[in-house]
Amino acid sequence: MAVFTPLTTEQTQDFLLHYNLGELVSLQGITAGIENTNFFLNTTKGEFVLTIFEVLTFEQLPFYIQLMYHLAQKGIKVPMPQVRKDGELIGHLMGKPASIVTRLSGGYEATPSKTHCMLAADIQAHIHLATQDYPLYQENLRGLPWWQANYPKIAPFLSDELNSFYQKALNEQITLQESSLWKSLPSSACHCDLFRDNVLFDGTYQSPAMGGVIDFYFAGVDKWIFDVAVAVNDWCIHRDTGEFIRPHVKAWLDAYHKVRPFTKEEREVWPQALRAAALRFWTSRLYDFYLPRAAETLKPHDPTHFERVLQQRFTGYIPTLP
Ligand SMILES: Nc1ncnc2c1ncn2[C@@H]1O[C@H](COP(=O)(O)OP(=O)(O)OP(=O)(O)O)[C@@H](O)[C@H]1O
Ligand SMILES: N[C@@H](CCO)C(=O)O
Repeated sequence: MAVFTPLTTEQTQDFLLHYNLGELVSLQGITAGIENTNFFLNTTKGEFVLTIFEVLTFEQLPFYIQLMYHLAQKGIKVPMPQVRKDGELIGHLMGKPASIVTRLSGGYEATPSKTHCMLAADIQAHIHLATQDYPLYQENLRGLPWWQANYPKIAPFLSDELNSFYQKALNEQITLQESSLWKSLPSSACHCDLFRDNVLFDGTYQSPAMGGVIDFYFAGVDKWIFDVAVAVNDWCIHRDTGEFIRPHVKAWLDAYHKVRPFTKEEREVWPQALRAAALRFWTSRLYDFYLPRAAETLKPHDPTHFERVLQQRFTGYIPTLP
C-alpha cells in the first residue's frame, strides 16, 4: 500500500552499481511506512533497506542520514547508511533522493513490558550522549515555532472548549521555552519521535534484546528532557486513557538515569516537558487530520488520543524524576 515508487529489477541493479554491495538477490516492498517508499533489499553482501524519499528533499536529508551514520559508527544500534562509490550517502533514484542502510533485526513491540522500556530508555540515553559532538545542526522542525505557526490553521476546526484548552497549553509552553531555565537544559540532536513503532526488538517477549532504533526523519536539536517526555508519553501509558503505567514509567526513567543522570533543572521542568511532548503530537495529528496533504491516501493518526494524554498531564499522575 505504501510503495509509492515501484522499482523494477533492472532499476534496482542499476542503482546498486553505485555501491560495493554485491549483486541483487531480492527486493521486497515494505508496506508499513507512510512517509517514504521502503524496500527490504538482499544482495550477495547482506540485508539492507532501500529508501526512496517521497517528501524530504536532497538538501534536507544530510542532517538525518549523517546522524544515523554518526551513531552507527559509535556502535549504537541504528541503521548504518551505506557509502556509495562516489563517497556519498545519498543518491538519486527515479528522480528522488534515495539511500541504502543496513537492515536491523527484530520487530517492534506493540505492548511493551518493563524490560522493553528499560532497553529503549538505555539506548535513548546513549543516543543523547553520542550526539553531543554531532557537527550538523537543525532545530526540531516540529517544535514550538511550528505549533505557533500552525495553530491558527487548526483553530477553526476546534470547539471553543478545545481552543481554550489548546491556548492554555500553548501559552504555558511559550512562557516556559522563553525562560532561561529552559534554555539552560542539556540538548543535542534527538530522535524526537521515539515511539514504540520506531524501536525493533530481537529475542522473545520475556527476554527481549535491543534490535535498534529506526526512522530518524523527525530528528532535530532539542532538549533531552523533551525527547524523554515524547518517549514515555507513548511507551509507558494505558492507550485508552493516556494515564501512565507507573511501573513502566519508573523503569524507563531509572534506566535512562543510570546512563545519563537527570539534572536538578530537568526535575523542575519535567511536568511541563511532558505537556510539551503531548502538545507536539496533538498539534501534528490535528494538522494531518484536518489539513491532509493533497496526495495523502493513508488514514491519519487519531488526534483525540493526544488530547487525552495532554489532559492527563495537566490533571493526572506525574512521575518524579530519579
Ligand atoms: N533499517 C531497518 N531495518 C529493519 N527494518 C526497517 C528498517 N527501516 C525500516 N524498516 C521497516 O520498515 C517499516 C517502515 O519504516 P519507517 O517507519 O521508517 O517508514 P516511513 O514511511 O519512513 O515512516 P513512518 O513510520 O513515519 O511512516 C518499519 O516499521 C520497519 O518494519
Ligand atoms: N509518531 C507520530 C507519527 C510520526 O512518525 C505520531 O504518532 O503521531
